[in-house]
Amino acid sequence: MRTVPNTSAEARELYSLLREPHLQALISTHDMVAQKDYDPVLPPIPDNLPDDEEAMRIVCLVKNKQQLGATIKRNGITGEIFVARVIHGGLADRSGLLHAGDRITEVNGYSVNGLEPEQVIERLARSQGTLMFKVVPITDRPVNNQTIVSNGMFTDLPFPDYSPQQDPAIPCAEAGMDFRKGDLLEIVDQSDSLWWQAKKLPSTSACAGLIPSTNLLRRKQKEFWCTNIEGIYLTGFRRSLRLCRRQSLNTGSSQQSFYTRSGYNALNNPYEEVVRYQRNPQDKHRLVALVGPSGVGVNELRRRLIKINPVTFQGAVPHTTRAARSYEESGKEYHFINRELFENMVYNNRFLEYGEYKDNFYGTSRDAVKDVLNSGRICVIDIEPHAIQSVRTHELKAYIIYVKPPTAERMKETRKDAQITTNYYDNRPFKEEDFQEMEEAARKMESHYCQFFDSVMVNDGLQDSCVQLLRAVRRAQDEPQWVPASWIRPTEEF
Ligand SMILES: Nc1ncnc2c1ncn2[C@@H]1O[C@H](COP(=O)(O)OP(=O)(O)OP(=O)(O)O)[C@@H](O)[C@H]1O
Repeated sequence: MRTVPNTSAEARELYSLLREPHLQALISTHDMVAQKDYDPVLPPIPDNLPDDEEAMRIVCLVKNKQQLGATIKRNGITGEIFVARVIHGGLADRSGLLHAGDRITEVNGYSVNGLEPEQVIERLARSQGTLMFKVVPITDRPVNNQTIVSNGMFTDLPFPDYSPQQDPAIPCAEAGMDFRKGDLLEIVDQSDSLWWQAKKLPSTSACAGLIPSTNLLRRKQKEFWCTNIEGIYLTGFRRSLRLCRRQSLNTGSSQQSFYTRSGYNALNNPYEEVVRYQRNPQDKHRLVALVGPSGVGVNELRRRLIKINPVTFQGAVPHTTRAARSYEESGKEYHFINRELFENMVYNNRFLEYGEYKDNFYGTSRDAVKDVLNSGRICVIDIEPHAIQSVRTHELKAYIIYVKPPTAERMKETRKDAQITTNYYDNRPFKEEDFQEMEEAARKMESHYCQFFDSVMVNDGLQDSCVQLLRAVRRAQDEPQWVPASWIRPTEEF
């Protein structure tokens, strides 16, 4: 090139590209491999090898400050050391040279025969730079020992988080991954019945971590429930239904007065498989359900949203057995029905939630929600958290918005002129203890139900909250969201 006069711009560019250090390194690596000019130099294979001689593999890995990404185990009888598992995306996995079941005979030239796994690990941890393994490869390695679940999994732990450091059962705490209830995980390996490998989404790390499998979590959950049996009780429900819940609490009534359809049990579903779903513009809208502690403002926000655009947004007309007042019209404020019909609807599972207050039943029916959705509008309801499962269905595809209280100081400022709904005839201004109660209720609600919240908003200033709510409702209808995989390929219809 240098000797050619008047070279073209392209040729000059090519010349400078070829001089880039990365390209130079690539070319030189190519030459080295072509000339087999690399370490370690293996002795020639003797001609007179017996037929049953084991094939060995020499594996060289450059550690570069990262973990090996594999765990080992010792055969209790023979004392041989094996690779127990290879962590997806870790150093060993990316090399493609070490596999679960490979027998390790030497590490960095030293035999591991008779060593305890801890001693082998210590040896590995001590060595800097290159790690050299002599392994007898597993003969019948499964062609694909990784079950790739491309969908995400929502975690629904009964305890707030999982920490491998706190779990005495995990085979290797360093290989474990901590996660919280509600985290979105990509499960990359389910080949082991007890320990899966997963990455948190959105994933920043190439390397997966060990998490307990569904089976193992169920076992842990059972233990957890057994030792934490005392009541997990949430306060905070919407006006009429909330009032009936409050009444049953105050009177200490043993008779349950608030119900939802859900037979859901977190014990059965510690992980929930989820997929990306975007509503087709021709499809019905997704139901929007607001949840929040009593007094936080879910009804106020819902009212304002519907007032902004009543053509688009609408609430579901509830059912009641109470007598209509002179100015009330059935199908407007309530569907007024008799007790027998109400009980029949309960029996036929027609209510998303219902309750009894002052000898009358109140409830929100599935059909009332469907009526709004069928009319092409967006149905916006508020529910108590126990009812979340009854709206998380293939049919309603509810988008759950959690309305969170701001700090007590901000509540004091913003709720100066507001009135809290009470059991008594009159509502009254908020008191200090109302804010504390709300904070406590919010804390409990979040710790038990956060995995179901598609969106969280803080109801601080009303105007700002309405804007936030509008945005969330739009996102629910127009943007891709994670939803339970069962909505997309439903297995059972209710
Ligand atoms: N961001 C806000 N700023 C000021 N006042 C608010 C705000 N949000 C709600 N409020 C007021 O707080 C009071 C309680 O709100 P709302 O009735 O909506 O509570 P709720 O969450 O529905 O609880 P409940 O079901 O127990 O009535 C109302 O007077 C409402 O106007």
